[in-house]
Amino acid sequence: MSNIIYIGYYFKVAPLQPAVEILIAELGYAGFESFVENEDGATAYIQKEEWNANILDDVQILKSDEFEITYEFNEIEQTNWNEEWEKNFNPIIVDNACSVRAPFHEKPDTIYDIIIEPKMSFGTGHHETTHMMIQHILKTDLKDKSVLDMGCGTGVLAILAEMKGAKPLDAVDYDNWCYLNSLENVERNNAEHITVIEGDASALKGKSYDVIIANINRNILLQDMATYAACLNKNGMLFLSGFYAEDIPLITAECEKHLLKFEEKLERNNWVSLKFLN
Ligand SMILES: C[S@@+](CC[C@H](N)C(=O)[O-])C[C@H]1O[C@@H](n2cnc3c(N)ncnc32)[C@H](O)[C@@H]1O
Repeated sequence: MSNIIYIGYYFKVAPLQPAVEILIAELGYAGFESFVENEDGATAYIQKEEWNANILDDVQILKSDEFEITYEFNEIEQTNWNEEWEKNFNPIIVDNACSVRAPFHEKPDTIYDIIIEPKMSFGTGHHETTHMMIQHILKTDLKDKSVLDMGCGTGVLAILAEMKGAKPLDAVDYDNWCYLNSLENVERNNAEHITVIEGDASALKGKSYDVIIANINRNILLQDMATYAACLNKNGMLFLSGFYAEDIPLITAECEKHLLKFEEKLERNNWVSLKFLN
């Protein structure tokens, strides 16, 4: 690793959701480049040369009365950088079949072993929604199926889909950092059939897929459902996550509007992941 020095911020957030997600989004805009969620809040990192003493001034959620957010920060010595990640990022194993881990972790005994450079919170498999999407993919026959991973984050779901035989695949994210990180992870895992695209639903014009995977959030899914439905081949499958159990009626109604039929639900800690068929 090069000689980059980082500042680490350790946030405690109560109540945790949705505050921690809003906090991470705002920190991203403020210039922080990587995040790890934990049970008390989140840790966020910024390169020292990007940092200034007023870096949190525009992070509005810190001024909110609805949440209590406290933090400490310190400079992370270059030599401790990997150690910091090792403390924060434990490998995960889903259904004894798929592991998501960092390059410095020991190789577990799983059929699908995905290596992710752990630079951000989403797409390390720790979040309930990623975990459930991995479960859906593990159960699905993807041999030679064309796949879209919409809101790909680290690219973890597209990488697993390719390991399960899918091709060709598009992995799309509107965030430049996620785009670059997905490119890196696609290469790291020797995935050969994934095209990583920086963009949103407008990048899907004229495209069609057998399977669409979209772990984003309720509002974006509702907004872009018509586009997903238009891109989904006959007998295609749509896997959705990024919302809570109470959002199921809204999401299902929007899918049914586009003639998609509900097939299966997974739920973890009030987060859900739904499967629909075309
Ligand atoms: C919840 S994360 C999911 C990451 C990964 N797919 C996973 O399952 O762990 C959602 C991702 O969607 C991206 N995203 C949000 N809105 C988007 C949009 N309108 N178009 C494309 N990507 C979007 C975010 O940048 C983020 O990386």
